[in-house]
Amino acid sequence: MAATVPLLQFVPAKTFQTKLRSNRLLRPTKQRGNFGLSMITCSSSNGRGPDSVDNEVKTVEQLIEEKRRAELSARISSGEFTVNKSGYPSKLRNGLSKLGVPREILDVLFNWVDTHQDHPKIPEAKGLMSAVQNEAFFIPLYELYLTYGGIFRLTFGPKSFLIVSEPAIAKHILRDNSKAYSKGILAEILEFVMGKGLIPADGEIWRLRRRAIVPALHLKYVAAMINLFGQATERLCQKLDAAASDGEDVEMESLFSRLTLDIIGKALFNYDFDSLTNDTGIVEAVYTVLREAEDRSVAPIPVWEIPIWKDISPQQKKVAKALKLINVTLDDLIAICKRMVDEEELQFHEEYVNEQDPSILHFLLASGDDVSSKQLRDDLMTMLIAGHETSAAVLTWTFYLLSQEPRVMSKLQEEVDSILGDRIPTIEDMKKLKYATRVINESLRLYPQPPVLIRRSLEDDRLGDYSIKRGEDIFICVWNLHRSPKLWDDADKFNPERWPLDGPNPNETNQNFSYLPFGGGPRKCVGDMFATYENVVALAMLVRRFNFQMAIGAPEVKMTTGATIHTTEGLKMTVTRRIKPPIVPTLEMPAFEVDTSVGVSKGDSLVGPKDSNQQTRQRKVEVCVWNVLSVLVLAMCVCFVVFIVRVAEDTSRLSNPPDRLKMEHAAGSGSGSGSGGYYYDIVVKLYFPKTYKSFARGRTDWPSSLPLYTCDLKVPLKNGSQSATSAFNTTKCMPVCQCD
Ligand code: HEM
Repeated sequence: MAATVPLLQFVPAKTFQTKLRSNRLLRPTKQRGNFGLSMITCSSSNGRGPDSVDNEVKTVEQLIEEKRRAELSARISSGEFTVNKSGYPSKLRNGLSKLGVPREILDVLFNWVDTHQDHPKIPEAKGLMSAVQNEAFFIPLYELYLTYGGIFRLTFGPKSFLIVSEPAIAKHILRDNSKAYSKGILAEILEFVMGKGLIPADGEIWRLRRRAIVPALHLKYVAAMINLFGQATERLCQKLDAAASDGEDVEMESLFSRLTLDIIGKALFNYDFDSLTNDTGIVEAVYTVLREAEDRSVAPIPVWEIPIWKDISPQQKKVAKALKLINVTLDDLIAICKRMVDEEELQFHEEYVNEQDPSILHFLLASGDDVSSKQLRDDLMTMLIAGHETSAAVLTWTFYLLSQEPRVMSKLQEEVDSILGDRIPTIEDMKKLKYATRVINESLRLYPQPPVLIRRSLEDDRLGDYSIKRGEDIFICVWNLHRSPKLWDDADKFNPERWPLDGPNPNETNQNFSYLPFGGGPRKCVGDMFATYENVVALAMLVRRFNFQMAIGAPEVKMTTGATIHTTEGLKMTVTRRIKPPIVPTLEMPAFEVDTSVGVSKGDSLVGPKDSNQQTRQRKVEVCVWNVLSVLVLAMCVCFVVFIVRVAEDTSRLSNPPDRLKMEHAAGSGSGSGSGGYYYDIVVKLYFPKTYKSFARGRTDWPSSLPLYTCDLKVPLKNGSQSATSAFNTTKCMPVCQCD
């Protein structure tokens, strides 16, 4: 069943755009000619250089932003959005008062009404189209949250939504009383593509499928995926390399979308979409379906529900065709995989991974999942969408944020250079790339994907001080939680340092539900670890090779929302190859800290629990290896310098040839092979006396009493010294000589 009231119906499609201007980081990328070109790797300011102009632009933007906020606050306080809480009883009281009913009687009467409202009323705001126009829908929700607090009701005509931005209430809905909530509107909208897949499914179906799917994403599987992430990113690097050579700007959002599609295709069902080079057939079908899902989630009228429309609308026909192609392809992949499973000898066990095909589909089939079931296809389709869009959005916004913060970028590049060098990352590197992980953590805080979590109450419940009825549609506004000035210092600032490097990986549990990048409770994302590693690998490999900056004349970066936060016109960047400083191994002793973080759950295991003795031993070995390597590198450097000096000496010798060559041997008596049987097409090799010393090649027919030096080069002589060698073929040969 499709949605009767489509998701976010109150906002017309295509109006969720907003300029990112609520603060310095959210400010739009201006078209500022050369001034916009602040390189990510370095920044310097000098008097009225680009930085000072940049600061002025920022100040103007801040002023505009403050003015806009002030205007909106004034409108909120004037009651423009506020539903009169007194409602009908209040009007009645006013009316009776005007009719002359004494105040004492009214008090008694209406106090009785009030006391029979045994709970306070949820603050209520009414939706106004003009308030949300040209905005991503969560921006006005944020403004309303600042006014109405952690829970309020937003009413649009006959429809109302509860907007939750309070950690304790989010925890209650997502974790403590999760059974009392379903996916509501979300399930209705996504039904056409995900069916009863894991995201929209509720109740028993969800319980069974979650139990089947979660084990497939075990640690060994994720470790096997790291290499896949690296290979796919390498393909993207090659593409960027070509763009860097041609001096072409690149649209990073679509490239990230392709990268993550390629990754999830292989990871889920061992299928190579190769979308970085190929844009037809199945890739186009997947994009058609994804776009439709996004469009439906913001459409004002559920046109796809109208029976005749479904058959005549070109768009709906295109979607149906795309879905058919995807389903046929999935059926083929399932059949191929099933054959592999039937033929293999491998016994199924907890951490089962088939090395040729480590995909989730392979795991599920080997575990005995029903091949013919629509459920299997629904789950694969669900994970395809869940794992693709989200990661692409995270990478897009991470690179946007980095382009605004050169300091963070250089720190990140430093870490990646020292840990990875030129290698493809491994699972061990994931624990070491701590700053890169913090960059992703922080990017997910500022741009949560998705920005709201949707639920519907299945029974009456109590949220904080308020009672709610069954059937309430609820938006848990992760955007508000993640940017709340009450919960975060400098909430809008992109500051990966807010997460200590030696602390645990931030998640909903250790942040007490003020940070929900992957949701929380039983419906928490199953792909959290997969996604974090995927993003860290891609980030590390890209910043290691390239510098990224906003392209000159790039369109402003504005937000628009579907399931995740997109840009309205892409993220156009100029990519240049990095000239890396030489990697100097550090001899610094790493601090021997005892890792007090114990037992982190599967999703938190980026900094896994460690045995501290083992860790100490490992660090000692590492330091030792670094020391040996340093000595070797130093020795090699010295040898190299000596070599260069010697070559320089020899080169100068060659460019200043001697006037005269002193013959050392009477080899000149030979004149051709017929004279004394000596071959003279042999050339003396003393041109580089320092570097080659006496390189000699013996000839079998050369008398051993006469030393012979050979080489392939010729000495350029001045002043007819060649006469001294006239007995030889001087174009090719030279007798033994000394150059001084
Ligand atoms: C950075 C990338 C990702 C982000 C930010 C993300 C975020 C989320 C969030 C917030 C939820 C909870 C939704 C809710 O409570 O309504 C979720 C659920 C889910 N995610 Fe992810 N996800 C990501 C990547 C992935 C990947 C790679 C996969 C699959 C391999 C995946 C599969 C799922 C599934 C199946 C669910 C539904 C779980 C359930 O309802 O039991 N996600 N994700």
